[in-house]
Amino acid sequence: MSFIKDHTKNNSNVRAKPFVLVMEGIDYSGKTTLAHRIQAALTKRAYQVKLLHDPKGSPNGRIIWDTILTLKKQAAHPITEFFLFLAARNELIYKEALGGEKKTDVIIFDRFIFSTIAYQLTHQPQYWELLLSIHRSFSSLVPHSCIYCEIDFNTFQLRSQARSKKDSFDQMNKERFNAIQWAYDQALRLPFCPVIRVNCLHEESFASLIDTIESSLQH
Ligand SMILES: Nc1ncnc2c1ncn2[C@@H]1O[C@H](COP(=O)(O)OP(=O)(O)O)[C@@H](O)[C@H]1O
Ligand SMILES: Cc1cn([C@H]2C[C@H](O)[C@@H](COP(=O)(O)OP(=O)(O)O)O2)c(=O)[nH]c1=O
Repeated sequence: MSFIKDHTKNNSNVRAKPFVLVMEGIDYSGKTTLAHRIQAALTKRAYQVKLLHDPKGSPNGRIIWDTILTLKKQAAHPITEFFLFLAARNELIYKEALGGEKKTDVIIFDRFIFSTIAYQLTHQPQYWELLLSIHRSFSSLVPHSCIYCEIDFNTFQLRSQARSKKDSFDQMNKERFNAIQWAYDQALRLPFCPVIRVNCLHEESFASLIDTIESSLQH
């Protein structure tokens, strides 16, 4: 029986686990834009959808984010950043994702675990499996599906010039961009969840993306 059908048929207090969809990709790849479109499309199809930004999607997460930015200026070690991002994610999961009274069918995380691998553990693949194990054990929420937004360096530069961020985190030259992209490519091959790669979707492919997501929800 499908997960969604379970929800609609059963109005008891028992909450079935939500489907966890994560949006990943380098800065400016279009994650947030696409996440909002997916949320709107699924809401239109009568699903209850929560959209959460990692790391800033919870009050304590925003405090941790400010600390991360401060430490970044002090050239903190990537592993220090790694623990802080995990801490922010823990707040996001327990306070926002699992909190609240309303039933949730789908949680969309705008960035999640793969970002930590790509940005903090870029050159340290020996830690990747460990990170996944930590996630599996400390959180009941692991991704069921990942949408990876692709972007090339030229488009990245054009978009970043058009929209300079006040709290820009990663000073991204081409070398860093390639390293993060490489880490993402490797991380997305880990046996964690299915990955859908997208690149500047047209209306037609957006509709088929939503169909694919909906069919995943029902299995
Ligand atoms: N498919 C697209 N085609 C063209 N521009 C896009 C597309 N998706 C997003 N953008 C633009 O690129 C910039 C970054 O998008 P955003 O969704 O904020 O990316 P991210 O969340 O990955 O940083 C924004 O200015 C947005 O309007
Ligand atoms: C979740 C996460 C984000 N980050 C970085 C990636 C982004 O540069 C920054 C989030 O900043 P943000 O401005 O929200 O970027 P975006 O809109 O692209 O998500 O934090 C990590 O380095 N590790 C992580 O685990």
